Amino acid sequence: MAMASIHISLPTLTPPNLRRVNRYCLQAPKRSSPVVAMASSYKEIATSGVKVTEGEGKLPKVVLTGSNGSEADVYLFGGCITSWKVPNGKDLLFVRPDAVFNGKKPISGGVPHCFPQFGPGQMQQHGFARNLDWSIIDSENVQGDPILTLELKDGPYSRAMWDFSFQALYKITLQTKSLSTELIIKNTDNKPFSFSTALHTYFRASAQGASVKGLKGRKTLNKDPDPKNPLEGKEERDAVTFPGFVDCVYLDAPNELHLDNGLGDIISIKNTNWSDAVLWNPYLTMEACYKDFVCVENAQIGNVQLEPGNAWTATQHLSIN
Ligand SMILES: O=P(O)(O)OC[C@H]1O[C@@H](O)[C@H](O)[C@@H](O)[C@@H]1O
Repeated sequence: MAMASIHISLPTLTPPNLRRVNRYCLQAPKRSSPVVAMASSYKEIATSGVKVTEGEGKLPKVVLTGSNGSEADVYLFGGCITSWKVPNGKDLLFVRPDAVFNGKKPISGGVPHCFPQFGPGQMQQHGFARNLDWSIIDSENVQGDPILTLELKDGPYSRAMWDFSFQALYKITLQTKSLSTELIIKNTDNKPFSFSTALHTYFRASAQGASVKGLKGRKTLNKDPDPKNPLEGKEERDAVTFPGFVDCVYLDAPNELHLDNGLGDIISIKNTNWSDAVLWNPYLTMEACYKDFVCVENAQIGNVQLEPGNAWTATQHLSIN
């Protein structure tokens, strides 16, 4: 059995905020390893509000619990946040009913990563980051708000399709009414590389009643009807709705969008450095669930060029009032 490598330093308590910090490295077990056998190791992670448990398909899942009743689930497989519950108990994210938790196929729902390629291209659709086990490298609790940092590095699986050394750091902060992430991509190679990326966020919604504000006047690349030849255009609507199949890239999108999920919530989607946005709803191509979600994705569609030693950082801040 492949054992996890865990380096744990004692928690540091810093009055008056009792800021508690754990620094450790927990490698997710190899996919063939029995996850149950790792459970005792998970218990050793002792940051308040951060607990590693066994999730669906026995995959390791980190549960973040805020002191005011918010909660988030994060699967190490794919570094995928699958649930974000606000204090009233509503889960604002959506996982498709056809999602599999087998450590092989990407988890279809929540906030999957698309990296180092958005969409189709030289490698598999949306790249490999959603198909790999991320590692926990840090956790903190700051005044009741749990913070988790995951890491993904190159390995044989990624090298086979993208032959570069990289480090991705993904810091997730849960607050009472918000869920924030910071993604840092660092070129740890001795040659430049380029990538595109996205956070493919699935929001629980009534697709019929949902709309997104903030995109008026932006350039569009509409993948409907032909994804291979996206139509260039300009968004004319104040509120973009989902009356049928939607698959549209918005170039140079603003730093804040507002999603009305049609279920009584207005979700603010703020970002820094995610240059573009994508709206997606599969309509009848996913008859079983298209009515229940919309994807609003912060994306970087054009390639980012990174020189050795350089890093690219982007943040997403989801919040409700
Ligand atoms: O089914 P996947 O690989 O998760 O992708 C879903 C969709 O993801 C969206 O981001 C793309 O714009 C769509 O073209 C794509 O169909």
